[in-house]
Amino acid sequence: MNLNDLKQKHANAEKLAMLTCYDFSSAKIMNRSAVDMILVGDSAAMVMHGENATLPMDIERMRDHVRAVVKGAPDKFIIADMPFLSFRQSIDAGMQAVKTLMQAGAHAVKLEAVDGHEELIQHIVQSGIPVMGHVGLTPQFINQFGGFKVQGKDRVSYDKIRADALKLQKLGCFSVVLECVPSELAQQITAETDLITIGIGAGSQVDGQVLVMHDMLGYPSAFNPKFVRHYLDVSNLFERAFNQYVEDVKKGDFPADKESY
Ligand SMILES: Nc1nc(=O)c2c([nH]1)NC[C@@H]1CN(c3ccc(C(=O)N[C@@H](CCC(=O)O)C(=O)O)cc3)CN21
Ligand SMILES: CC(C)C(=O)C(=O)O
Ligand SMILES: [Mg+2]
Repeated sequence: MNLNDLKQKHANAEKLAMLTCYDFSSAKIMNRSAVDMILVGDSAAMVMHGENATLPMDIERMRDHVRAVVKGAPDKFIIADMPFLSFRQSIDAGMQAVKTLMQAGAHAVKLEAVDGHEELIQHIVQSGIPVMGHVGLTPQFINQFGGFKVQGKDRVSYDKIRADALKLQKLGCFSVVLECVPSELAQQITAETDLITIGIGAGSQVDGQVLVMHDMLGYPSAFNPKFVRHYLDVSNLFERAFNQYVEDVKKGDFPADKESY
């Protein structure tokens, strides 16, 4: 799967399904699935490392997650999140961060918001690298938003998000994530741009969807956003397996002769 395949599907009005992935073993399973693209998200800070926000993620940890996913999912289009402030210091520093992620094997980068990094976005695009934007609930702005709150509910914020999406198109982005915004706004952006719009908590009138893999598999989470659908209950499956193993060990049932040397 490459960018042309994705654009072809978009042109054919086929919906695109993206999931996050952060590790080698999950990536191997995802590689066998029909998932259209994989996001190595900075949500790894929360999901993999137990932080309560995405701000602690840094470029070295992102690089390691990207490498693991690239090795596990060689057939997928892989997008890497630019971590907090890695694209906010200078064009030079931003391009270093992009280089790190691309040389780790990513096929595209994603960065939050637009204001103040228009030039960097252009520079990345002109360097031959597909860029995915991200507007609405941009988690790196948690301190300004005062929490993980739906954005674009009032007129000013609605118009700002819409204008930002149009700007991302002008800057050469191929796609945009619309996170936690009213469905009407997501539908409007999808209609008035050529961007591949990927929604999360943005309704169904978009070009594709993204979910955090751990959320849809039913891993325990500190929060339970309304937009998550659970396709599996791994919490219970894991817990039952863990306890079965403990029971077998305590009874002396594990290991058996065929599991011994
Ligand atoms: N595991 C996980 N899943 C995610 O989807 C995710 C992360 N982590 N980390 C980064 C961001 C944070 N995200 C979040 C987190 C919480 C809500 C949430 O609790 N939303 C409220 C809406 C509040 C309102 O009405 O304004 C909800 O009840 O759905 C939404 C998005 C999405 N991203
Ligand atoms: C939720 C998606 C869009 C994301 O940015 C992430 O997982 O980091
Ligand atoms: Mg992210």
